[in-house]
Amino acid sequence: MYKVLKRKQKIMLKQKYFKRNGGLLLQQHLSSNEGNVEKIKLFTSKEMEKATDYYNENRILGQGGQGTVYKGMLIDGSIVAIKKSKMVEGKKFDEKKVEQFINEVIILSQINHRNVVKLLGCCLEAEVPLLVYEFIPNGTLYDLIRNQNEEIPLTWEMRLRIAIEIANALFYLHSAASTPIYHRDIKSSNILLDDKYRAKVSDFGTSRSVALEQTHLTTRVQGTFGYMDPEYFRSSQLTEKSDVYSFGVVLIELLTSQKPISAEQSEPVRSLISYFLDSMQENSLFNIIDPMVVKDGPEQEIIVVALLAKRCLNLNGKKRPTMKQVAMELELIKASGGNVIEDYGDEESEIDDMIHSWETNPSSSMSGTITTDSVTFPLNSSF
Ligand SMILES: Nc1ncnc2c1ncn2[C@@H]1O[C@H](COP(=O)(O)OP(=O)(O)OP(=O)(O)O)[C@@H](O)[C@H]1O
Repeated sequence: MYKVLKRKQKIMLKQKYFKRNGGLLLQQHLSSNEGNVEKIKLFTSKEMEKATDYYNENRILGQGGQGTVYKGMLIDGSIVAIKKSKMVEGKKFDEKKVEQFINEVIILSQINHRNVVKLLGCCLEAEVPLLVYEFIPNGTLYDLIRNQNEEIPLTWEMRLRIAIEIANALFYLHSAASTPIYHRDIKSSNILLDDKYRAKVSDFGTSRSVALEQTHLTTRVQGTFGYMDPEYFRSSQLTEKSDVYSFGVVLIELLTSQKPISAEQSEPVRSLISYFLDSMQENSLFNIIDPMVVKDGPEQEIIVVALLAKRCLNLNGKKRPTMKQVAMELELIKASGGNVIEDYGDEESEIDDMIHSWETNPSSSMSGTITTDSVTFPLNSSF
């Protein structure tokens, strides 16, 4: 009797968790064809415990705002990454996080792209919901940029290829999926790298699927400081161009190997974006480019990529290129070795100026400070 009662209690608890974790909401969405039901496997809590060795601390791959990610092995031997959502703050269960979680499942179940991380399934009967992804072994782009070593140098060729892969994934999200998907949190720490250092866009908790007729959507502003489109921040109007802006920031990171925002205590907050744009304005772009990139990459390619980044960062979203344009231009730059100046119209003279200033004084280093609208940057400082 006792055993039967215990088993019944266990089943009831799992049902309670399933409901609380948004199981019914997910079923509703998936059955109304917003996702691809067949692709999403529902794992049991036992399978998850076994896979992660009961959420062993040694298995932790990383921690973020949404929860903890564990490395796991499924019964069939496949290696996976399991994200355990952080749902309970104190004693309160966070409904918003459930929404984000279900959102990620629905969005990722519609996507099949080689540069987007694959969601294999989820588990809703555990105390907190869990997401199961393919395991991506080489960490994040953020870490790769910062922890470069001789073993895996981040060459210009790799940087350009990674930029193209991210651009292609975003172009796909914006256009090829049945309804456009805006990621809303593009940043180097959300770009994972696989065994061949191919980019995989991840973290779709805050992304939005937007019906075609809804070209402008008013939303609660989401994103990361330093990458967020200032126009979206002001207006709350979400468009595809917000992802273009954040992508522009990642391009600058790839060019300079610097963090977008560095706010160390006792120092003023520094914005890499303003510094970068000022450097371009003053024809001193090569002072801010990572010396390794300067050494390794053809200068014309670097310059046209920098010009593209500048266009992505235009304060007026309408003037930014689409991700389709960005992806195509980057492919073209790679294929032509930067000899695409004739396609750049007005910017041709700007490129000429930059090449001229670089050629006449390649090792010029600025001194003093430059002032932008709001921030003063000591030059020659490493961000
Ligand atoms: N599929 C995966 N394969 C391997 N490692 C992963 C995978 N997904 C995430 N990670 C690791 O887990 C860390 C945390 O990832 P996650 O995307 O959950 O952060 P997050 O909680 O979304 O952070 P935030 O929302 O604050 O940006 C990543 O930095 C990465 O190191």
